[in-house]
Amino acid sequence: MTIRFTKMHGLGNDFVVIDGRRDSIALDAGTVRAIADRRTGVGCDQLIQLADHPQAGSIAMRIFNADGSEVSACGNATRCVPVLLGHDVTVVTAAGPLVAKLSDGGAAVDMGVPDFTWDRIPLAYAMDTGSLPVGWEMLENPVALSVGNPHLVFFVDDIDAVPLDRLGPQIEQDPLFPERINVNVASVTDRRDVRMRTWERGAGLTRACGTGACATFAAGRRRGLLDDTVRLTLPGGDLMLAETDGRLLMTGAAVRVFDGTLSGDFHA
Ligand SMILES: N[C@H](CCC[C@H](N)C(=O)O)C(=O)O
Repeated sequence: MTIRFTKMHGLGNDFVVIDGRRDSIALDAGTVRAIADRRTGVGCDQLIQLADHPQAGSIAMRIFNADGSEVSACGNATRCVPVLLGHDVTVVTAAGPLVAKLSDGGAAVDMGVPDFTWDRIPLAYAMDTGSLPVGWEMLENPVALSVGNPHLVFFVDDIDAVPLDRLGPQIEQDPLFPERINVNVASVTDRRDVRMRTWERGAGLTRACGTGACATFAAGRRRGLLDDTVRLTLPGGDLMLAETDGRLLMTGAAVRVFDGTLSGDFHA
């Protein structure tokens, strides 16, 4: 089997993108893990598979984390799609259609309306999602929400003082989160500037998480901490987030790195 792919990234959150309209490949968890492996495979945080969509001007996108799990949203990858295609496009994932428009050096994506409803995040039982009465060491009372995928947002004084490599997986796997969860820590510098880091469900510490930035912005808005236009600084760079009529507009870089081919069979 020979599969063509394109390596891309959004602020260092990197992807192997396979255009299923050219090369068909059945992506089971083992094959995804083999391709995503940074020692023995190509290496990526997520594997992205594009496919035809019946709606004019749309393209379907499947998202697989490096651990092989398939998920419903990926903000940074959504910005990569118009850059790869060279034109604006509606990207349809399991979470729904997202309008993605080319913007200098990347793209702007309407990420829709955040959902704070406990059983749609989901949580294992009803809670005040604006401030969960839970904690893991110095991380307490997070906001829980879905932006097409589940996120927890902890506001802290110093994100660099948080042992996210240790607490991230503990929280990700907690039984309170039946589908696991992405874990974000954020420090609000002022009402228009936030610094953040993310432990991603199924991928671990990444240089950036687009949906994490959206979730952090929406959580900060809910807590009354942020204005309606904010710069979020992630380890890999900055994203601009704006809220209009309750919808989240995310703008940031997306880069095409190289094209390659995969050949042979995957013994994962
Ligand atoms: N790890 C995430 C998917 C990728 C999200 C991130 N790469 C982004 O840019 O939004 C999840 O399991 O929901």
